[in-house]
Amino acid sequence: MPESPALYPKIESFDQGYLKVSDLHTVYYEQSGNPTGKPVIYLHGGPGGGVSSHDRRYFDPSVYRIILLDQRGAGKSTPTAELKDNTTWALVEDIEKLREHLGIDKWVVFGGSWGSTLSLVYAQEHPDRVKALILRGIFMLRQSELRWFYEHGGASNIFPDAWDEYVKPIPENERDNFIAAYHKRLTGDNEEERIRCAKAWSTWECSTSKLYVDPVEVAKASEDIWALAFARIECHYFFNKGFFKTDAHVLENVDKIRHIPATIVQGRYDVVCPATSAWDLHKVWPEAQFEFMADAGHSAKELATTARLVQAADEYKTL
Ligand SMILES: CNCC(=O)c1nnc(C(C)(C)C)o1
Repeated sequence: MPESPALYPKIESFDQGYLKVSDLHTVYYEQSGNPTGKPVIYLHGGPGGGVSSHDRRYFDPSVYRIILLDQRGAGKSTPTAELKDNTTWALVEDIEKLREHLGIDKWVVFGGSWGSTLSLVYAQEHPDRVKALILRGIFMLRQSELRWFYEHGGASNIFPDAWDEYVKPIPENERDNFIAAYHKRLTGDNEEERIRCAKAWSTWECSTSKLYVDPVEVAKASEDIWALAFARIECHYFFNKGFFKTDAHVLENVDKIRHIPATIVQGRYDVVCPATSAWDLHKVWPEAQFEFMADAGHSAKELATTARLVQAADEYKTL
């Protein structure tokens, strides 16, 4: 797959660390770019997706102090794939603990997909700590969004071939609620079944995140450790409705952040987190910059999406 020319060059981190955030959880973080630069935190998707060195490249390393965080149970954070005490609200607290640990007052917050959910919720809880928001592939964890992608009748109509693989681990009599059926198996005692279901769940998402299926992305879904963390943590959050009290929690709290500079970038043909969520967010937040990328699906690695995200980060250098 061609790499976007908009990305900044590959760089190494200058600092890596582990922060104990509870009796059970320790989260991994790293810093790259300019140690005295303008802080930006990158919030990965999933939840459970983890960060990679690629995620450093949206930001000008001469200007930004780039912070990547593996959320609870994801990536290098430990315990791997742990679901106990793993909630949206715990992650928001972890981000604040990391900010204080690093001696940061305010930062730019960048997130796509679940990362957009977490970015929005963090900003709504701590608006005074957010200099700007850069959001991609809007996901607000509403039941309509979950039904679209994880139950029959939505994305299954666009990728019927990949869907037939996704349903295979689940018996016919449980196919009226895939999230519940997968949750039972992903949290069950049968290790072989856990891994088989984790790979099927993860392959479904990785096979549908770009306009042109990216074999590198799909191959990730066959890695036991990554697939277990991604599938277990995602399904745990979805089964628990994001730990929100109301279905439209994120939309209901947009007024808390309408003053914050923001850019929303949405792939027109995003099958994972369809455009309707980004449009709903735009309609209640007209102050935020908003752009549909005409030739893009869900992934931040779509060429047009990458370019627009880098442009947004460049724009916020002056803040
Ligand atoms: C609703 N979950 C989609 C999500 O947040 C996500 N993050 N990364 C991915 C891929 C690994 C499939 C690109 O999806």
